[in-house]
Amino acid sequence: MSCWALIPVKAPGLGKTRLASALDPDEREALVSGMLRHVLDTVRGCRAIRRVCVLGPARPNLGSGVLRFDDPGPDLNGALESTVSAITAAGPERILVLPADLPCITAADIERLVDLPHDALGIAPDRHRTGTNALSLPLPAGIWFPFSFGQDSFSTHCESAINRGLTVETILSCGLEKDIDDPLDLADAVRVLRRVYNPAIDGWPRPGGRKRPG
Ligand SMILES: Nc1nc2c(ncn2[C@@H]2O[C@H](COP(=O)(O)OP(=O)(O)OP(=O)(O)O)[C@@H](O)[C@H]2O)c(=O)[nH]1
Ligand SMILES: O=C(O)[C@H](O)COP(=O)(O)O
Repeated sequence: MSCWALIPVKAPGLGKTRLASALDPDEREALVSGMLRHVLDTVRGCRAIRRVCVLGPARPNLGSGVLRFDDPGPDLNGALESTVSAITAAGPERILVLPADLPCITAADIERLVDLPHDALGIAPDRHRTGTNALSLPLPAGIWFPFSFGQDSFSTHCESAINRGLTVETILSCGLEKDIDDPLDLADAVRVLRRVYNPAIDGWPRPGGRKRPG
């Protein structure tokens, strides 16, 4: 089985705007790049992943062997559709779409997403069971899959898969359900990032989840 991974990430400085009440811009970018690094390291450590791709503008420290696709717009869903279509031409049998904000993702999570029947779409919901934190698409059946990241995307992605004759495998996992959207989610990121990547964020979360004064 030849499986690729595709990780969308916004340009440096533009991500995680919903955390603006808790983190300064430099702290938000440190968090975004630290979480991206964790996802990249985890995916790169999996033998099942043949190729690691990032979708988005250039950013430092992607590491060797990462194939970057420029963001064709007009939004995340459109960009994913075009990029998955381009990747399908290279012949992988499956592609994982993984947001860059999964600080608790593990190699075992990746293996569960890869190790699926050939006609199955794998999907991991977020902690609220409404959003989508990972998709595993069989190719070429999944080409031009109508990505619907945004409001209530979990049920929409499941319906789209069924409409295309795919079976749906829902993957519930502590590592996949914890994306970082709001200040209340930050505790999940701090546990990993404080230990491994960013000594600068040792003070997180600050009391009350507020920005530093001044
Ligand atoms: N390349 C690309 N990546 C995107 C785009 N929109 C979102 N992403 C990435 O998709 C993943 C999930 O998006 P969100 O959870 O909304 O993260 P975010 O957009 O940084 O957060 P907010 O600004 O708070 O909405 C993150 O890794 C984002 O960087 C886009 O238009 N293009
Ligand atoms: O289902 C979704 O679209 C994802 O969870 C993205 O939503 P978020 O931006 O709230 O993470």
